[in-house]
Amino acid sequence: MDVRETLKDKQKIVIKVGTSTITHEATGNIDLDKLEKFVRILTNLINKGKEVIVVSSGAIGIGRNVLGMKERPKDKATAQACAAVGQGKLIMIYEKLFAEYGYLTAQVLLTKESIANKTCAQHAKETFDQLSAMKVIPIVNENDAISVDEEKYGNFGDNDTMAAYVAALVEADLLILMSDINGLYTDDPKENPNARFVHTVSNIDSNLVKMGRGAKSSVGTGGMATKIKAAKIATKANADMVIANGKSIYTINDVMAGKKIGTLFLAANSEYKGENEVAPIKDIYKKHMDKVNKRRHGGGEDELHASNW
Ligand SMILES: Nc1ncnc2c1ncn2[C@@H]1O[C@H](COP(=O)(O)OP(=O)(O)O)[C@@H](O)[C@H]1O
Ligand SMILES: N[C@@H](CCC(=O)OP(=O)(O)O)C(=O)O
Repeated sequence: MDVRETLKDKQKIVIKVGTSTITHEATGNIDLDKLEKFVRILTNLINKGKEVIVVSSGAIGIGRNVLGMKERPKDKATAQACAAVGQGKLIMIYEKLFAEYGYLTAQVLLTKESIANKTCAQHAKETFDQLSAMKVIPIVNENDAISVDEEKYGNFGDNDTMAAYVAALVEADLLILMSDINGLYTDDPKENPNARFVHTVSNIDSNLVKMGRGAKSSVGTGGMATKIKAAKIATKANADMVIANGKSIYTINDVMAGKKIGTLFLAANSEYKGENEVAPIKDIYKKHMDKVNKRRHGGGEDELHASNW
């Protein structure tokens, strides 16, 4: 069986949406149409018998937007205040949309301590388990109103790694990170036009870690660096992880249908592990590099690959 087919059978799924996925790029306002579709897609997964846990970013972005701020807040207190305003709005909308389909939601706000401190983590797990038993959908975010740069434990700062910790805590079998890009490339394609798409990752080695660079958008936090970190956490906890493009939220259905879309990181215990699968080098670039290699060393394919990695 093709490894992607196995995604159809995943039962407990953590889905993280970034600020860029749920807001309009031009205005920073909530993209209601997208959120409505997102909730319908999740409801449909639940109706199929799956369990979903939502990790939603957006508190700071939405808060800053309704407060009329043009720039990302630079100081801690303002960021925290924006989060406090935005989180309320965000949860209100999720609650309303899920209620339309007869589902209850629960707001779960975590801090780094919730995971790093064993007792707190146990309490958090009990909450998730109980919500699951009650068929209530958790909508999770970092408690940014109090945890921005929290001193003792630090803060997550990005929801990618937090979502991975949540996936590990609830023993999910799949984590999906919806991003503003198709998945992982060998380099940030916004900077390097020759970056190649990475379809499947079996081993998160040092080469792969080097590929993940920071965020370039005005709303995104973390970029691919935090997603690779998240992949390490999730796969170690035996969950597969997919990074996919949230531009069309229906991509979630494609992932769940087993289509070869996004980047799939295989769980540590996956029987499908092999070589990392990277898209072939672009034709024009390949021809150019062939010429360069030949001129320089009379070399071929091997050097071409080495130089690109
Ligand atoms: N190797 C890479 N492959 C793909 N994207 C990368 C890579 N390195 C850095 N990035 C950047 O990461 C961004 C996605 O992360 P981020 O801005 O945090 O958005 P989001 O929260 O929507 O996921 C991409 O738009 C891209 O600019
Ligand atoms: N917890 C923050 C989001 C942090 C974060 O990772 O943002 P993003 O890169 O948009 O997923 C918030 O709700 O604004």
